[in-house]
Amino acid sequence: MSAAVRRVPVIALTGHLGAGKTTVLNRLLRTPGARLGVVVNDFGSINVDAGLVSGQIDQVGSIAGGCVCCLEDVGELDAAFDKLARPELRLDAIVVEASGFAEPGPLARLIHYSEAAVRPAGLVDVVDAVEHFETVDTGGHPAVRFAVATLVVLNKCDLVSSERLERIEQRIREVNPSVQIVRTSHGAVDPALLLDVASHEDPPDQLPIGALLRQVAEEASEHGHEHRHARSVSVSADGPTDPGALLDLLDDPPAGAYRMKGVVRISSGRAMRAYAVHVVGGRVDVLPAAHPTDGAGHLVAIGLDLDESEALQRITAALAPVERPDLEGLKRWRRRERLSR
Ligand SMILES: Nc1nc2c(ncn2[C@@H]2O[C@H](COP(=O)(O)OP(=O)(O)OP(=O)(O)O)[C@@H](O)[C@H]2O)c(=O)[nH]1
Repeated sequence: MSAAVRRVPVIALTGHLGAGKTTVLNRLLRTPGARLGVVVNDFGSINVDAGLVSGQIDQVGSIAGGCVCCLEDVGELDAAFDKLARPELRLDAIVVEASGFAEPGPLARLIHYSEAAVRPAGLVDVVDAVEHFETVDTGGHPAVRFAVATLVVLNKCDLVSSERLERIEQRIREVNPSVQIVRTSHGAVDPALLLDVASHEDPPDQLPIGALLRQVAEEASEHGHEHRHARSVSVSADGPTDPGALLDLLDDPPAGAYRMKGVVRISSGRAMRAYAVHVVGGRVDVLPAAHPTDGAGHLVAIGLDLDESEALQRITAALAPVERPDLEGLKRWRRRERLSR
């Protein structure tokens, strides 16, 4: 590629399932004046995250149905980059939101070796402060993923004690003593922190490519880059959903469903509203959706040990369309909406 070709900076956004990647991305997308492209990678067959991304996006690409870091070659990612790196789009940066199972190291390598007119511009890892010690750092060595991060966003600080935050930071620094860590609630990271990294033509210490790729190679030889693959079940709705039946499901998810997410439509009898629904670990959030959904909605369940047949049967039953919602269910739904704010 000739030196005259402008390479568009690519920021990789990683983090365990439900850590807050889409929340961080949506904040970033509200940055006034920034021209951003987004590549969304979702695990389930329905790209829920593309529907949950809101704000000013100049272009979007998506890779659904698998983990971006496990792509056989860079072809699919390159195709998305090619679309976004067209000079006439004049994008300031492209953000790749990885699926919750993507390994940061292999993803960084894919971006580095991309043949599209892009350049790596940082790896931002979002940490779920609530679930960290149950999911990413379960004892023994601290998670190697932090070695390749250029910025760690320690999210959900509103839900945990400062002692816990300090303990998490300490563990991260064991593998990456110099990494910048920002504490956030609801993904409220200063966009300048992310975009500054991207604005340097050749980020000096921000992304030490040599060290990073060595690290990735070591990681691959140690673990064969064989992270366990999750199972997922995606179900589309055919009409408005019964809020009571759905809450029963979200409060008692199918066996092995660590994460559930989607968009549903709820009718109050007079009006129809779209809601984003989330389950992460044991926590349930229902909030008005930023965009009305295409069709009547959908719900995805994801988990390493998901019982797919139970999930399919129970989600299908919970999404069975109703003409009029049960009033008690609607009251419970509104209460939950207030608690989720
Ligand atoms: N209380 C609280 N909730 C948060 C915070 N950040 C995100 N959430 C909620 O956590 C849930 C998951 O957030 P997302 O941004 O969708 O997480 P994600 O990492 O994109 O999820 P996946 O793409 O499925 O891995 C949603 O219900 C968010 O509203 C936070 O700082 N505090």
